[in-house]
Amino acid sequence: MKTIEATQTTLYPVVEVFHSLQGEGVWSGTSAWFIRLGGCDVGCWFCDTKASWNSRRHPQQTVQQITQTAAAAAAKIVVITGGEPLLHDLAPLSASLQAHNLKVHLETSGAHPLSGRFDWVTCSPKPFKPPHASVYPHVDELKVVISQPADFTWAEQQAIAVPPTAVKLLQPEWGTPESAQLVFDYVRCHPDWRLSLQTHKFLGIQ
Ligand SMILES: C[S@@+](CC[C@H](N)C(=O)[O-])C[C@H]1O[C@@H](n2cnc3c(N)ncnc32)[C@H](O)[C@@H]1O
Ligand SMILES: Nc1nc2[nH]cc(C(=O)O)c2c(=O)[nH]1
Ligand code: SF4
Ligand SMILES: [Mg+2]
Repeated sequence: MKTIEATQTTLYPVVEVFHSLQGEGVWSGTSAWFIRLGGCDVGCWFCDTKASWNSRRHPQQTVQQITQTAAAAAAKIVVITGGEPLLHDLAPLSASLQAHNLKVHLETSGAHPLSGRFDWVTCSPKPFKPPHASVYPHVDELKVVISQPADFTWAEQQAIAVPPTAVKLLQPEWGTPESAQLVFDYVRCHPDWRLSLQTHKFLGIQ
């Protein structure tokens, strides 16, 4: 195993870093430092961060650089997202952030094997490229995007695969007006599920 010092020069394509509030899910409303890594091969038609898909379009930063700016932000949590962050080996980055006493959360579709250690794993599985088996046991929060009734079948299938302690969330697809009503009706009748809204979009913040 590499030491923390040896991993400080590992490079990742960084789309953007920013300090906001976690807008979605269980930690919604929490001060969060976001690290958005480039690259995704899942291809969701509704993806709200398509500019992140091509990793070559984004400059590389070392673990040391990424960690220093994250530590300086003094947010409650650090969220590694993308793109699909599990396209990269996240072990060096997560270890470095945690060595600085930062709480590290992951936003992933789960489409690639889990790497790294996290304080919280949010998995938003996609039928277009389903999760790798290694991801399911680590899921703290299952967050399924809903745009049509058939998506509830996918959500229930995914719920069987995650630990029973995982929080189960349904998130309306932002660009489909009827999706919020679909989720509202479903959660009322299926109380094991909860509604997750993209609150940052309502507020017009990042
Ligand atoms: C941009 S993705 C990046 C992380 C990872 N690739 C994933 O899909 O989980 C971050 C979150 O936004 C969600 N998301 C993306 N586009 C959305 C949309 N149009 N409506 C609702 N949620 C969306 C994803 O499902 C995921 O939970
Ligand atoms: N405020 C805010 N909260 C978020 N939660 C997950 C996000 C993501 O793009 O992964 C996101 C994002 O882009 N902005
Ligand atoms: S997996 Fe995530 S980043 Fe990739 S296309 Fe789907 S929503 Fe976008
Ligand atoms: Mg987002």
